[in-house]
Amino acid sequence: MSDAFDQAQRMISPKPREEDQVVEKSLRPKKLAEYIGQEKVLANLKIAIAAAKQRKEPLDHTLFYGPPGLGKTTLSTILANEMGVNIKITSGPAIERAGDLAAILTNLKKDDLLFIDEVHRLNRAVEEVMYPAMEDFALDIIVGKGPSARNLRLKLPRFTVVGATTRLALLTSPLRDRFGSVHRLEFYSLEAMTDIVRRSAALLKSPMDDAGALEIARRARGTPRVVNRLLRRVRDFALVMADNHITLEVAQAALASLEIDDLGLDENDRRVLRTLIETFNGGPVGLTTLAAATAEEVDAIEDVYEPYLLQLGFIQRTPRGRIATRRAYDHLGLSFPEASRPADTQQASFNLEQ
Ligand SMILES: Nc1ncnc2c1ncn2[C@@H]1O[C@H](COP(=O)(O)OP(=O)(O)OP(=O)(O)O)[C@@H](O)[C@H]1O
Repeated sequence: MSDAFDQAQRMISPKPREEDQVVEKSLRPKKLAEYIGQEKVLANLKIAIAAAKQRKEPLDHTLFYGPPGLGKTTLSTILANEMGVNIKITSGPAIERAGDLAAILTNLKKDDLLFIDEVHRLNRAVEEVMYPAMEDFALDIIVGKGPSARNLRLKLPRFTVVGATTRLALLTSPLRDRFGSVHRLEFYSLEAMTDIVRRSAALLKSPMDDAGALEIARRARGTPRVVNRLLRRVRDFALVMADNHITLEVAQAALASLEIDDLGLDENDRRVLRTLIETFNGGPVGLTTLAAATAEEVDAIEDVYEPYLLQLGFIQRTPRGRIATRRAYDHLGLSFPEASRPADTQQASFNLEQ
């Protein structure tokens, strides 16, 4: 059996686990200068910050999207730090009623930054309150009932909404249109991941050589949250088994004991791939059918497994469903059926918005 709870237990899951929280805080970069990778996003943010400061105005409403664990929350706190403003952190599902949002908005001070994680999960009634708040810095409330009901408009201080989502496509277009600047976060390059794990090891005062850093970075799925988690495991292993020093051999042994393979796939990823190949002849198969056959939730397949498997070029999305590519067969040591669907597997495409 596998469900949302199991997902969080996976060593290489990009979703946050309880144990991550304390350490993540201490490892979180606080200024743009400390932030590694995502160069394109950073360049645009630097300009936005400089322009807002020169105009003495709050930042434009900003939206970050991309797979979990890539730094959306981190970037939002950095924006607040760079602008020298307060940040209030909440999430789409936490704001249940229009009144909850009204309470948050009326407590904001001028220039504050309101970070809304999982912004695609705001409900309709709450979204309706967001529109005038974001556009006109106004809160429309209805007082009274029936024929005597009146619309009252309260002025709000100017503030910035920073939204984060793993699913851009689920955002309604009126809400999406109200974000002046929209940034897509990509999986990190191996080089950036190596720098991140080096930085984290230095902060945790864990001696580590270059080969050890590279090995951990290679298996962390281009995701800072995962690299920091793997580092903590390897660090424990080094302390108990190897004089506290993280070398290539120590990293390899620790990661092998966690059953994380060379590319950062664990047994669950391999099971999803094997099901696609063995039960469905490599596809195409619909997402819901694949989820049912693997006893996973559709959300878990879409948010957790698929982005990285697409990135590796192991699966491909086609209008008829998901298919396994030759690379996936090779990685699992299975022989690729040459004749059946040669055209489908030439190149994998990766598009979060589909
Ligand atoms: N560029 C970076 N350099 C160094 N560490 C980073 C970087 N980006 C993220 N991290 C680390 O990864 C952890 C996870 O990042 P963060 O919480 O910002 O991800 P997220 O995209 O908001 O995830 P979620 O959407 O699941 O909340 C952070 O605590 C931080 O330590």
